[in-house]
Amino acid sequence: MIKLVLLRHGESQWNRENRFTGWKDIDLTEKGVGEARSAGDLMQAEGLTFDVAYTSVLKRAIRTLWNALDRMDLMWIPVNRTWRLNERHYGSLQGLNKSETAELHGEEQVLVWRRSYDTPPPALEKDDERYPGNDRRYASLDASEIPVTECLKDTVARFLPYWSEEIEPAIKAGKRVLIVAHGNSLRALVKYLDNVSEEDIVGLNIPTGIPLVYELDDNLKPLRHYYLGDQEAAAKAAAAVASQGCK
Ligand SMILES: Cc1ccc(S(=O)(=O)Nc2cc3c(c(O)c2O)C(=O)c2ccccc2C3=O)cc1
Repeated sequence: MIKLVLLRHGESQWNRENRFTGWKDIDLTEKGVGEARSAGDLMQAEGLTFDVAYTSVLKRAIRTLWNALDRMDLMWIPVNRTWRLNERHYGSLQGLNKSETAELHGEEQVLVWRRSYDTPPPALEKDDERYPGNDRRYASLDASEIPVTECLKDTVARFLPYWSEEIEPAIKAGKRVLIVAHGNSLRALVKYLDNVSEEDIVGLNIPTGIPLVYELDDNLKPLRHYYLGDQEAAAKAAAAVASQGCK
């Protein structure tokens, strides 16, 4: 049996302000750093260890990984950073809070987006300072790969090639893998692993800072999955995230 561990980054400053973050490189709050350290302690207590880690190119996920690995004395293992594990891009909603979003687009439209798998928010103009095309960390991407907005379907589509070409082969080669990423990029993986429907995946919320362990067979088919630590806390955290949405 193979164990794959997923971890959603701890609270960020814009999570606390309830803003759409997307590809904006916002850092963790002190609380978020604490969540990352606690996650490391939980994985250590569970007797987990890793040969390689995967994360995004956004510091809230990278710093979560650093803190968790530090608590396990594993800061020395190889880390692969990829834009394909970035959070979903929220287009022109990036930076808006809940009231600004409703004011600009109306509650009806918010409800449509909230429930939709394939309806993207309004796109950024390429001269918008939020357009990622001018950021050095995306210099190796084709222009066509740089998002101006994403629906969840887009996020799934740009993550899965990395899973198939990089992560899956590492697991099949016997590497013990930790993935630290974002609400929607982890949704993309969970959707694939558990064959979750498009209707159901928009309602699935992964809590921050609580390790999610997948037990897989040799064909990487899930046998079961569970959160580490206090099950009640995990259920409460998942419900709390559900009310905030994945950002
Ligand atoms: C910043 C913010 C705006 C709206 C809310 S909400 O209370 O209305 N809940 C909410 C809202 C959304 C979403 C959500 O999950 C949610 O709980 C979305 O997933 C979403 C995806 C793409 C575009 C827009 C949305 C979206 O507005 C929470 C936080």
